[in-house]
Amino acid sequence: MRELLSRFVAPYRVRLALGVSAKVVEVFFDLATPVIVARMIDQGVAAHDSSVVLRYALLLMGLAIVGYCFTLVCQKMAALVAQGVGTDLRDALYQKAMSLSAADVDRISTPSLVTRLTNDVNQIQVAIALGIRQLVRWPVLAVGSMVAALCIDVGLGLVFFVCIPVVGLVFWLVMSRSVPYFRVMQQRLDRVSLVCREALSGARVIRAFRRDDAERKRFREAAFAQADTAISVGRLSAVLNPSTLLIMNLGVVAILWASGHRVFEGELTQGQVIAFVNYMGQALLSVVFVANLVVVFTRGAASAQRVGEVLSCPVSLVSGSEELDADATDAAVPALELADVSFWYEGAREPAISGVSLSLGQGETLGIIGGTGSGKSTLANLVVRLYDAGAGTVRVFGHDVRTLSFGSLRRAVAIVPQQASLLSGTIRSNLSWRCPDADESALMEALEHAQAADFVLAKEGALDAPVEAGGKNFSGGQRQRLTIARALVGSPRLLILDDSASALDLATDARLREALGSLSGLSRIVISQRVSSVMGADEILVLDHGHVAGLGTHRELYSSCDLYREICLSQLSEGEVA
Ligand SMILES: Nc1ncnc2c1ncn2[C@@H]1O[C@H](COP(=O)(O)OP(=O)(O)OP(=O)(O)O)[C@@H](O)[C@H]1O
Repeated sequence: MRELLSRFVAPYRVRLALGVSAKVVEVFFDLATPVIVARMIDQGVAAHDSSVVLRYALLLMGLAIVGYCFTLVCQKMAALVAQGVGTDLRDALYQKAMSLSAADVDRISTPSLVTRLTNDVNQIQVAIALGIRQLVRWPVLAVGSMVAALCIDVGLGLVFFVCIPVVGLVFWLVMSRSVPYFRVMQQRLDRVSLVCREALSGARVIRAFRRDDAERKRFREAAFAQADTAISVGRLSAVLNPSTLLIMNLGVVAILWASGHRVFEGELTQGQVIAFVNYMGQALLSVVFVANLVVVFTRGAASAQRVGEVLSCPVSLVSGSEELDADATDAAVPALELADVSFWYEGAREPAISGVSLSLGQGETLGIIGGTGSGKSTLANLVVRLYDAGAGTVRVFGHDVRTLSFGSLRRAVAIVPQQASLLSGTIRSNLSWRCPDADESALMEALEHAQAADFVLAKEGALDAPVEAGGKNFSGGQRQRLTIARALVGSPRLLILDDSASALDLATDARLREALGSLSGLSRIVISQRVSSVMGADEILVLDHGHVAGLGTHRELYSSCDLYREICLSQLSEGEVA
């Protein structure tokens, strides 16, 4: 927390100091007001001297105007510092989130990252703004009021020494019970965010499966759990203000009761009693505001801790330093080699991949087939280093992937993930991810190979046709072809298609395979549930619960691997298989 503040608040220290100084000046004006009012009463009102009353009234007005100017300076500085720190924090969090590995994101969870970027940073901003505007004000006002009151009369000051510990006790009782709730509240907000995100992104499927009511119930449960915690905190905090006001009013009664006869005997003036009551009010109200500030700061501290967790989270995947020039690699070096590779997801009992070894020559095609959850995508993710293998070595073009810079690894190896992901923009902006300088002919060539040129050219604006968020203005098959074209831009040497033609009809799928096969020097890994998509591959890996169930050509596997034969016969006739 301290580290977070010193890193993000330090650049704004001049504005922070200006804001706090302006607030200190404003507080001194506030402290002077009861003394001036007392003098106005004693020297002007009591003596029926209207010129004295007017003089003090003008002085009070002058103080109010100058105080207002200092307030404005303070408010402006508070806003600038809070917004500046908030923006810097969000930027740093976003950069960090982008550098996290898939395993890190799995651990923190995407909805939690979103809540930390939004709600937690907001809480920190509120704490900073209020800190500048009020953290100095209320303690200085409380202490200043006490000192000023004691200067008027030490005996009456005893009332302070009784009231303040009582307020402190109430405050401690409330805070010690409500603070543990703040972290729980943020965690429950993460849950609301998770449920909301899942339901909104899967809205169509939810409707199609008539899960609307179940999802509504799930959202309501998450929202009510969060609201219940917030209400519990609110209930506790609600005790603070009335209790303090009650104690304050009892204190005022005690002052009036104790000072009445002393005014009558001339030991105290009416103005002094009024000033004393004002100071008493100011001091105790300050304690209430300090209490409210503690609530805001406790929330801010819980949020700062959550933000700090992400910022200090060690990135589990670090780019290597070697540069890979796949074009200059000896043709005899395999495009991909896996040596006894295993991988476990965090917290999983069984490995998702276990002891996989294989070698894929340059220009060859490896098919990967297996049931759902057999580890096909996990294996693909290890090749592009979205995760690091837990055991064994993954080599591309002769290099251990851990030694390669992310840039050169991903220039040489392109992956088309299972879920076609497009961002809002244009077709051109989506195609240029791997190669921002790619010219129109390179983009069109990639579209031709991906069997996407026809529908892109049919769109108004062609390459500059708009793509809506998530690519929702394209069909599933069109989205898949666009993501394949994106991977082809920049001429990768190893292309991984992770079930990325599943929405294509068989004829388009066959044309796509033929087009990709014509790209000389391109090695391919084709992951599919369809036998027809992999049976022509130079080698096929059959995965079963992360283990190698078979590795060989279609013919070899059909005669030697029971699982492969079973998959083949479940999709094709014996004649087609042969
Ligand atoms: N992020 C993750 N965290 C924990 N476990 C995971 C994660 N991703 C996948 N798994 C688990 O790892 C195993 C392999 O999953 P993987 O996605 O690689 O299978 P797959 O063969 O590609 O499946 P499918 O054909 O359905 O896409 C499964 O048991 C899955 O539950």
